[in-house]
Amino acid sequence: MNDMRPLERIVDTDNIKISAKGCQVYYGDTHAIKDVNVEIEGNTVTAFIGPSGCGKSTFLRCLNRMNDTIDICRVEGEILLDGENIYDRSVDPVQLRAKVGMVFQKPNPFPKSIYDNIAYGPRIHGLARTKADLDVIVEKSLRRGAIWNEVKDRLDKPGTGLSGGQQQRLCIARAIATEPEVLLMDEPCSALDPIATSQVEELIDELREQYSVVIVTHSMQQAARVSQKTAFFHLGNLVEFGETGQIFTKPQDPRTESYISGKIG
Ligand SMILES: Nc1ncnc2c1ncn2[C@@H]1O[C@H](COP(=O)(O)OP(=O)(O)OP(=O)(O)O)[C@@H](O)[C@H]1O
Repeated sequence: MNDMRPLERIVDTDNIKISAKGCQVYYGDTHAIKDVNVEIEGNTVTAFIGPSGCGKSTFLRCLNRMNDTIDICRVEGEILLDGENIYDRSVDPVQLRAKVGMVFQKPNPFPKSIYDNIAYGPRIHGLARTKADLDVIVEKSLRRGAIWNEVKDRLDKPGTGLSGGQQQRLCIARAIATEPEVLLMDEPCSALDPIATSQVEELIDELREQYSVVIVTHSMQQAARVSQKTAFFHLGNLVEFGETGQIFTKPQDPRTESYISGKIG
């Protein structure tokens, strides 16, 4: 169903980072994403909300071609990053995922040292010529991930030995290390306690200065706290997209209203 307000009235058209045009996703016969059109702005946190199974994670994974890794998944339409279709044959998905990084629900540090967790991406993408260059990248990424002070004296210790909240900030720092332009976060706080959650939320707010952040969340409070734009999905449709404050206080669509007020989902 494509009954949304025209996009140009609700997005800053000079600041579009990602633009989805007629995006459809199928898992075999299941039509999981139905003709989604949306524009994601730079230096903005965009929240994807909606009831379980509505397609939030599926659509998020379209934005860096993570769905390519699922055999039965088929994506149609265009996803433009800075105007270029990321589904074009000439695009290398590995390079793309360095530009459009991802943080998952469960912190998933590599079974390596804290240092090597961060250094891995820059090494494979050839971002550091010398060990000194790599040291700089590791420190900068851990600082941006708001975890440097906690780990600077134990960079050679395993990343898996950190607390859950620290592991998630390590994973965010790892995603940042390849100098991405967009960070995708799929329920990044769902495995974290309230203190770690608020640390990650503060970090998301800081990251917005440099990146475009897209976050899938089940928590409407979290969407309201961290995002400037919100997209509400229902049964594979993008039902409503707009300023977060407007979506939560004056939703235009009765389905959004029902979800916000707890009647569905
Ligand atoms: N790997 C898969 N294989 C087959 N179907 C899938 C797969 N992943 C998702 N789906 C289906 O696609 C639809 C959308 O799922 P998706 O996980 O994107 O929803 P979601 O909104 O992120 O849900 P949740 O909030 O529960 O994580 C659902 O019907 C789901 O069953």
